[in-house]
Amino acid sequence: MAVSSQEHPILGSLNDAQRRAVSSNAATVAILAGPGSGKTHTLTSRVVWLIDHVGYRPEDVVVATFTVKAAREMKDRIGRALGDGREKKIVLGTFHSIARRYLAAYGRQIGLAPKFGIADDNDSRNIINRICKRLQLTLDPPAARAWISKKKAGGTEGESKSAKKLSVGLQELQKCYDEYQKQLKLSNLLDYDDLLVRCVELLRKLPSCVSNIQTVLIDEYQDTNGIQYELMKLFAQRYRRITVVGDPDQSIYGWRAAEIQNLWRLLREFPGTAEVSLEENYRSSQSILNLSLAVIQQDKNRYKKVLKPVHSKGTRPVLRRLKSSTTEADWIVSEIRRTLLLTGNMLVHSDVAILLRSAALSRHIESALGKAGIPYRMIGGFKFYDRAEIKTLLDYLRVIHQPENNDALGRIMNVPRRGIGEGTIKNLIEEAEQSSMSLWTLLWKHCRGDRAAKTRIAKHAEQRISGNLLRILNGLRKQIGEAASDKTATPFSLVDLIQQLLKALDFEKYLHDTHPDDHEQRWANVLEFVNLAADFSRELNQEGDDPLPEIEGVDQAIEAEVLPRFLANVALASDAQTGDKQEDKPLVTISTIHAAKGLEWPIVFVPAVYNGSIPHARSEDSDEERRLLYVAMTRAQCLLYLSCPSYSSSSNGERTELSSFVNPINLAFAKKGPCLDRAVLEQIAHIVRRPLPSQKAIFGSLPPMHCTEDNLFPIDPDEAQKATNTRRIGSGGCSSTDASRFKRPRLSGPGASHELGQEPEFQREYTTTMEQSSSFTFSVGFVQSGAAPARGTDAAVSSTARASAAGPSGSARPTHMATRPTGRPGASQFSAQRMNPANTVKPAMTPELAGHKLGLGKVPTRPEQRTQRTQLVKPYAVFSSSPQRPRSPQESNHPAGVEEGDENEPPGEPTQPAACLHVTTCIGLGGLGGYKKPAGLGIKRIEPMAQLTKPFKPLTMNRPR
Ligand SMILES: Nc1ncnc2c1ncn2[C@@H]1O[C@H](COP(=O)(O)OP(=O)(O)OP(=O)(O)O)[C@@H](O)[C@H]1O
Repeated sequence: MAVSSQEHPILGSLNDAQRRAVSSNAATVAILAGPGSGKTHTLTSRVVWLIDHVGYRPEDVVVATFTVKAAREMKDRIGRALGDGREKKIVLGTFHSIARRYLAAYGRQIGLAPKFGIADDNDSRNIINRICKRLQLTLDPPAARAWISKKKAGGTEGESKSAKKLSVGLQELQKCYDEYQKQLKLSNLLDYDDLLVRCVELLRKLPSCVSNIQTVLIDEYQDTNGIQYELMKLFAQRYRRITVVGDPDQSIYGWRAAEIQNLWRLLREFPGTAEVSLEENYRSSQSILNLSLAVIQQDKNRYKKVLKPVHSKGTRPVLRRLKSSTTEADWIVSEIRRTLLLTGNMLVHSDVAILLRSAALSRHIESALGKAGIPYRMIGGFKFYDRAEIKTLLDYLRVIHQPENNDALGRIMNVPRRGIGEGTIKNLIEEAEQSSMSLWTLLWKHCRGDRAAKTRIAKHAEQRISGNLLRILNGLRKQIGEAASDKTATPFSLVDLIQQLLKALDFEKYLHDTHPDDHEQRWANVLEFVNLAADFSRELNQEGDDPLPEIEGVDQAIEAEVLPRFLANVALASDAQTGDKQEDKPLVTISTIHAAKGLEWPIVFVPAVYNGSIPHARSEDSDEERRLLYVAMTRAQCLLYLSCPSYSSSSNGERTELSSFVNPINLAFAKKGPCLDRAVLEQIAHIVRRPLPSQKAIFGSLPPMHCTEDNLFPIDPDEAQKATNTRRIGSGGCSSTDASRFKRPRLSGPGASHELGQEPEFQREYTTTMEQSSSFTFSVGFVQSGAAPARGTDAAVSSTARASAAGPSGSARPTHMATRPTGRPGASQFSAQRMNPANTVKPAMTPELAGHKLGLGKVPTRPEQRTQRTQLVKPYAVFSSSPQRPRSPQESNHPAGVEEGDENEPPGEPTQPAACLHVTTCIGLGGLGGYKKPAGLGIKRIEPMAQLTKPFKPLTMNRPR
């Protein structure tokens, strides 16, 4: 029976099923439901209910999330609901961070040396590479590493099974595993998997340390692996109270040994489990949900669930075809700017996410966003802590904390340069590992003149090691030690430590000398790192996790030092964006799909939906790849865009094939971005629960001439390309009609050669106006033929960017040209090229032709005025001062502007007022319903770009009076 919201305010925001789950008295509760159904919301509410209503002490509640970001968000939400700071006492975090806390507190009980460090991916990789070499194993090091990780992550119950499966090479793998563990131990390191494995060992050996735990709650349960399942059970070993939320359709961590079977295992091992399903999707519009379901339902073996949208239909998701990855990135930028402008800042940059199958795909997108001046942040890709200068500082700190860390010490031995070659460093590490001593000890031996050491180090290098490296490290270690033991001395803070280190290394000068081009940026990163350390220390003092509760009779080590906690925080912050302290600025998010799990955004782009990218070429599990796409699509609330470049961004620029998950349903997508008319905006406002700005506010803030439609790029890039080639053949005096035999004239200057997948760039002696029709005035918007003042528009940004890439003066080109549909791919490049004096390009229009008038066909009349002026409260046709007919309910069963049904169905009439207030009536291209089509275009709707490729009569216009 559902409990009423009067019993606790937290129940007020829940539906019946959610309420049942939150207030369930069952010891074990499993909430299995689809995306956006409020699983996390329900879990958070249950935590509040259990603490505030049932009366569990917060320190007796364990909540495990899958990412650091999710943990933070959950803590915030619980904190807001509890309202009195009790959330700080909850043992809440990722499995890894919770395990680390227990190991830091009780690890001694299982023989763990105090001050253990965490081996990050880099450390593990290096150690395994060396082992394979040293022991002359025939193993592929990455494969060996994956095997070792899987073996640990599978949990103790999976061990015998995996051993049986792998007979070939098993001995070598086992040897590698043993040696790897030995080296980690020597360096006093635990890798990520060890944190979990050792914590399981601890909780088995010392159950009393979790004897206080009343209940355990797990988010994203479908992605738990064997060892995490064991941990969950061990944390809950006393009272066996567990709540899990998950969705098998979102299981995307199979490669990390996540086991979907954990769901059935839980139901089997905890027979009284109450199962609750949540069936309403609160996140996405109906169209987004329907298409996402159409993707996941291709998997016939999935666990079927009901998922009903609560929101209205919304606009159809878009599947956009672009010529190349560069164009794809430019289109994304232009679409972001278009949508944000046309929603009148109801949506901001932080409402946009670009979700990538792999971080490597971000290159073009980052570059396009950067050039357009759109601020962004990366999640799950190249992170602040991965920057070279920051890694170096972190390695110094790691060695100061823990000198046995061979890899960290190896990496800083010659940074800044001390005249030690890479080979020597390798040999030293090798020698240390072989003789089971740390590199630190070996270096001291060297410097003390112990000639038993095998590896020779040049005298001058040896002097620098002892006089500089070891002296600095030792000096700082001593200072920390003294400050810790002498309570009366001035405390030696983390920031003091870093600042002294920077001074001792003369780090600014080092950056200046070694990175003359970007040393300022790097130094800024360093300063940011110092700020970060200051923030961390401050937060730790003010609101850091409280220590684990004291358990009678069990000794707990209290972690007083800031440095190891800071280092652990960095090592475990794999998915949280730290460092770029722009959290409060609205930033576009670029994220891997994996790291986007559990999150949502009003606007989501999923680029590169082609075979090889998604499904990924190296993935062995196509179902998991499909689930990944499903996860990506279901992050979107209002607008979803998938895109596919014709050529991949790889170095060989292969021709792509639309993703096999999307291909069967590709007709259900719109081919270009939606028309953002009032009705669409109302739906968006409703979904995101924000006030909708007035028409006046929206269009008052639009830059003049701003393009209100997604028509700056061809709908069919291949068609556009063919047409371009044909036109070139026709006008270039080539006798053959075989396009394949057409040779593109080489561009002069750098970048002259044309790569596959790049926008075509070509020049010729001169072009006629119609050949450069895209820069002529027939399309959307009125443009003078002379240079217009530069205006910040979408395409202008991208083309300006290209222009500036072409030469320093490129950015000086008038941007107006790019505000119109380009007419064919690469038009913006033409413009950029033309305006760049560095290029010896002839003008697009010869002076003789400048005065040429287009032959006039039948002059199209103004669109018929179909409604009385008095009725015109707001709608105007796009870029036209002519009024247009508002849609009557009889005419349309769905909101105006919402594209649906047949692809050939003309979209609804746009209802924005004119963005530019001149009197000209321009002829809109295809898609602007209500206009008379120019002669020659036929009755059937032709996409704007396709129009340009068909033979047609010149378009005409009413000139301004
Ligand atoms: N009962 C409700 N009424 C209104 N909105 C709700 C309700 N429950 C959840 N929501 C909203 O739905 C959205 C999705 O919720 P949540 O993130 O908890 O879903 P989820 O099931 O965890 O999604 P996913 O599995 O994709 O991570 C959030 O914006 C949340 O505020």
